[in-house]
Amino acid sequence: MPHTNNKAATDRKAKRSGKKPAFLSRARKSTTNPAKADLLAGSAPLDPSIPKARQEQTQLIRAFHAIEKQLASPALTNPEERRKLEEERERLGGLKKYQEASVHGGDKARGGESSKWLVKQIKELKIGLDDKDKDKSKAKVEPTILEDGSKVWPKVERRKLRLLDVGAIAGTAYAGYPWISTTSIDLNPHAAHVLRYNFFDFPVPETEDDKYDVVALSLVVNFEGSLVNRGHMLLHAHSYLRPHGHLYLVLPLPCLTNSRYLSHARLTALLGSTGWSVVRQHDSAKLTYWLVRRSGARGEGERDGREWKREVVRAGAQRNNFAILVRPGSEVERGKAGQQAGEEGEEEDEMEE
Ligand SMILES: C[S@@+](CC[C@H](N)C(=O)[O-])C[C@H]1O[C@@H](n2cnc3c(N)ncnc32)[C@H](O)[C@@H]1O
Repeated sequence: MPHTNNKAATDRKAKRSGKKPAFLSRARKSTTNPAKADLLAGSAPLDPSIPKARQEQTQLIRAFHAIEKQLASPALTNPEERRKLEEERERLGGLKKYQEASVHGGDKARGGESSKWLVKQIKELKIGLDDKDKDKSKAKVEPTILEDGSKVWPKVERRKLRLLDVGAIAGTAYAGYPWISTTSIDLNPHAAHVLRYNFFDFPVPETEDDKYDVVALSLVVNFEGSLVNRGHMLLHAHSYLRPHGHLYLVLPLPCLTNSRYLSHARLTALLGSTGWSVVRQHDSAKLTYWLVRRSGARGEGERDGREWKREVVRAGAQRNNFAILVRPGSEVERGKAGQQAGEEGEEEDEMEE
């Protein structure tokens, strides 16, 4: 597939081709390299040390991400190219197959769903408990001992923590925690209780009481093909949260450890600029987990209105191009070609989840 079919973009690139840093040229070549072509054709060589089924799922996830990003690229203006990509996505099994591969990843390779880490932090930090509830949780609760010696513990009434799980697929991540009231949404739900919504269109609760304590974006930001929409997701999450509410962000680790444009330090700064302070952060072998809290004295998520473009944080031929762009005041990019403003061109190398 040609890297761009947008003539104006091609002309601009040709003009500046003499100035382009070498790593960008190499990155561009890599988007049409045989490895990626093989991947999309489902024939990349498999590593004998990893179970075949798992590798095939990884390949599917990568191929799906590659297609999503090409579909979101402003360079894609040719309807025929778009149709071919959509056909390819269907040939791979569409969003449903991609989700199945993602769910498997959650169960096995990642050692459990990413909800576990969040639940641990919520308990430790007592998130969602108001001061009254915190006092109750500190108070010593004694059981009544019945005649037969058995104990009956008094019921301590607390309000449930309210969590909005975006990209919930089957809505199972928080099902085992009765003290969490979860609203689950997904573009393509796999269960009746998961609401079919694009995060950007999900109605904002009208009252503070109906707002959430936590919004979870676990492996959703990297799914979003538009780099600007990734930034919008971080900004948009504020609308659903109470003052001092939390955002839970999970990304594949290489998005930060091997990206040309993003690192732990830069994500911390970008989050700060979009109204979040980092509360807890953890990296596993494959994923990076961030629990961040709305900043500002009143917990309103104080933003500085700064624009975040792609800036190189580490160079090298083997880097991926994962980036999050923030363009305050811009609209959420919808649907088709021509949507992704900014430096057109570079596609992203795909990262395993
Ligand atoms: C890789 S799966 C992540 C599943 C799960 N959250 C996890 O951590 O394993 C990404 C999911 O996000 C959903 N998704 C992506 N963008 C979305 C959006 N804008 N609104 C709602 N769901 C979205 C996709 O449909 C997909 O099911």
